[in-house]
Amino acid sequence: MASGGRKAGGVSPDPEDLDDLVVHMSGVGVRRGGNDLLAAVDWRVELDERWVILGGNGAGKTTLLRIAAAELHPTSGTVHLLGERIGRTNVFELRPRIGFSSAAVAGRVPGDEQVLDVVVSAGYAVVGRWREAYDQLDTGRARELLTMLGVGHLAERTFGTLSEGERKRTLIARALMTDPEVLLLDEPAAGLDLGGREDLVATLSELAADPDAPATVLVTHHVEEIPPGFTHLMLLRDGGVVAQGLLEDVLTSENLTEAFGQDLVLERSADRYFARRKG
Ligand SMILES: Nc1ncnc2c1ncn2[C@@H]1O[C@H](COP(=O)(O)OP(=O)(O)OP(=O)(O)O)[C@@H](O)[C@H]1O
Repeated sequence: MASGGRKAGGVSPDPEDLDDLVVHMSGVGVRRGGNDLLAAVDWRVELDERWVILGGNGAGKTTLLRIAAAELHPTSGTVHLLGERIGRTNVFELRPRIGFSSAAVAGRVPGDEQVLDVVVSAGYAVVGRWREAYDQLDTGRARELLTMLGVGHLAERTFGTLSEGERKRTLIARALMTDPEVLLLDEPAAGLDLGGREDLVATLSELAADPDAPATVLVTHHVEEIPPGFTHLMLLRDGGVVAQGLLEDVLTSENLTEAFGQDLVLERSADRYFARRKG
């Protein structure tokens, strides 16, 4: 397979390197029912990087993100997250250091849960408000995050009454609540209308530009959803890495064509990207 930009590691990281690496995967594979969902993936994410994972349906994006979220153990290879070796560390201690937003997380939130509580309860790595005594500090931070994501006015509503876009924003606020060292967003723009997508892209772009924001990984199907300021790209197809490295090196018509299996032309307008079929 072609590769673009930086070469992936393929070996155990130098222990000193681990301080700057939020994700290190070496030779990672996931096998289910005789199929490789992921195969031989090498990947390094540093503290100040903002990654996009792009690929078609079934390419393995969610599987990769779930490994990075310490939700899934690979069948083969080694994974270090935030300097800890998966398999030799307590994932329950690790997970609060990782912000993760996905459709599966959304599906676990009860519809009658108050929006503020959806965010606050992330501090306890639980879904559902089962602790009564939340710190005022936590509540204040949750309100701040909801406001930052443009849904502060919805704090007293129940999650079930929110629109798709409002839910996505609430879940990103929730993912940021623990002040994570890495933020993983699985298709945050899925199901949003054009205005909602553009609002979200702008918010993620602001987050990308914030030097205090955590390392971020965004999974998407569409180059249109790449927020300006994101720095790196991995293209996946059939569980394998087509190319990875600096976004400006890797995001090409040729690599997109290989990743999606059809002749695609990439266009750029200012700091946004568009893709269409050739001809
Ligand atoms: N438990 C399982 N057993 C067998 N196959 C599985 C299992 N879980 C996932 N798969 C398959 O693995 C492949 C990769 O799934 P994954 O959800 O990672 O892809 P994706 O790139 O996120 O796809 P999408 O864009 O459609 O969400 C898919 O073909 C899926 O059907």
